[in-house]
Amino acid sequence: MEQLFFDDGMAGSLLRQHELEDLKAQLEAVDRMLDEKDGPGSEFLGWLDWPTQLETTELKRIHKVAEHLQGLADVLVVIGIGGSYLGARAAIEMLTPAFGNSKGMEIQYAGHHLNGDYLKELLAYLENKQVAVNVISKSGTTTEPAIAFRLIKEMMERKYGKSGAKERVVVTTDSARGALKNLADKEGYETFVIPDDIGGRYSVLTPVGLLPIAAAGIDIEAMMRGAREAQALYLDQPILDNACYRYAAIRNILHRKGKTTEVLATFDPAFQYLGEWWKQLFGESEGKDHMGIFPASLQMTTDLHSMGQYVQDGQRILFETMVLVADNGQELLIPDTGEDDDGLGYLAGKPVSLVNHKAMEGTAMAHMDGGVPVLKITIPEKSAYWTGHLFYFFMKACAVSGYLLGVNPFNQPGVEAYKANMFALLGKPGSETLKEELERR
Ligand SMILES: O=P(O)(O)OC[C@H]1O[C@](O)(CO)[C@@H](O)[C@@H]1O
Repeated sequence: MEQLFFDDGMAGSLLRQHELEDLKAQLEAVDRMLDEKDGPGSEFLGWLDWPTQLETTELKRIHKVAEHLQGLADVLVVIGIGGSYLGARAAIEMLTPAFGNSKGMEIQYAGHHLNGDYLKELLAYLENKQVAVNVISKSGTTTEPAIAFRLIKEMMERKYGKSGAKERVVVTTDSARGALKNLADKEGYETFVIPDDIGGRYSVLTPVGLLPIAAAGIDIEAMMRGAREAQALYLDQPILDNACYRYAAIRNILHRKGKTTEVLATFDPAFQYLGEWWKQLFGESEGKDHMGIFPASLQMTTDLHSMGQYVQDGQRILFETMVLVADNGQELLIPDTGEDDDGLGYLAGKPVSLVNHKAMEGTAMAHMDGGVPVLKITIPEKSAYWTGHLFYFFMKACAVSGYLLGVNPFNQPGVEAYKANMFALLGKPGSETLKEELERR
C-alpha cells in the first residue's frame, strides 16, 4: 500500500531501539490525553477530528466561493500572518507550477509583515489587475493583516465602488469576536468561520487554508481525503509502529542528548513554505518554558552551498529531518549532446531527478557520518492527497512531541511581548505607563 514512510535508519548511534521501548508508557499516556482530551490546552484539540468533522456543505461552499472569486478576478490577495497564511502558502507552492498557474488564480500575499515598500509595490502591481481578497485572522485584531487590509480595501473601493469591492472580499475569522468580525458584519462580506477549538497553526485544513488553496485550483476534496485517511491511520496503529508517535519520540530522545536544533531539509524549491509552516507549528508549540527544539529549514541542494558547511562541520547540536517525495513526476533528461566539454558526459540521458536523488543520498550519509542524525519522511507523490496527509501527520506529531516535552502545545503566550512593546511605542491608548518605561530605556 502507498503510505507515508518514516525512516529512522540513519539516526545513527544516538538512537538505540530500547530507548523507544522505554518511552512507550509515556507515549501511551500522551495518546490517552489526546483521546480523552484532558491534557493542557485540550480546548484547542478541534483539529484532531476535523478531517472527519468538516461538513460536505461547508466544503462545497468553499468551492463555490473560490469559483466565484476565480470568475471575478485574476489575482487573489491572501491577507494573513502566521497560521493564517503559512499553510495555504505551503500547499499552493507545493502544488502549483513554479512559473504561472494555469489551473487557478494567481495568489499574492500581504499582511505577513509591516514593510511599507512591499505594500506600496503590491498596490501598484494590483492597479491594472482584477483583484479579490481573502483576509484571514482568527483573533481579528492582528496589526499586520489589519493594516494591509485597510490599504487594500481602500484601493478596491476606489476601483470597484463600495458594492463592487464587497463582492470581491471574503473574510475568514472567529464566529463572534474581533474587529474583523465586526467589520465583516458591518460591510456584509462573505464570511467563513475558524472553529473556536482550532488554533492558527493547526488551521490549514479549515477554511483558513482551504479557500485560498481552492482558489489556486488545487483539489481540496483530495486534500481532505488524504487528511481523513491520516486521521484514521495515526489513531489506530500500534504506538511504536505509528509514524507520528515514532517521530515525536525520536525528537524527544535526540533533544535530551543535546540536539537542540532540528533542520527540516527538502529537495524541491516548491517545499520552501512547507518548511515555514512547519517552523511555526513546532516553534510556537514547543518553544516555551525555556524549552523546545529550535526548528530551522533548509532547501537542498541550494543551501548545501551556503549552510551545508555548518551542518557538516559546525556545532554538533543539529539533527536533520528530510521530507522527500518517492515519485518525482516529471522526467527531464540531461541532453545527450555527444560532447563532454562541460564534464557532464557521464550524466547524458539521465533524469535530473536521479541527480537530485543521489545528491540526497550523498548528503544524508555525509551528515550522518559528520554526527548529524538524519530522519526521513517520504510521501509517495507530490499531490493534494499526500499534502493533506502530511499536514495532518505533522500536526499530530507536534502535539505528541509537545506533550512528551511537558509543555502546552496549543498556546503561544510569548508572542505577546513584542506586541505590547510595539503598541506602547506607537502610543496605543491604554499603554502610557509602558511607553514611558520603554522610552526611558
Ligand atoms: O489569525 P490571527 O489571530 O491574526 O493570528 C495570526 C498569528 O499570530 C499569532 O497569534 C501570534 O501572534 C499566531 O499564533 C497566529 O497564527
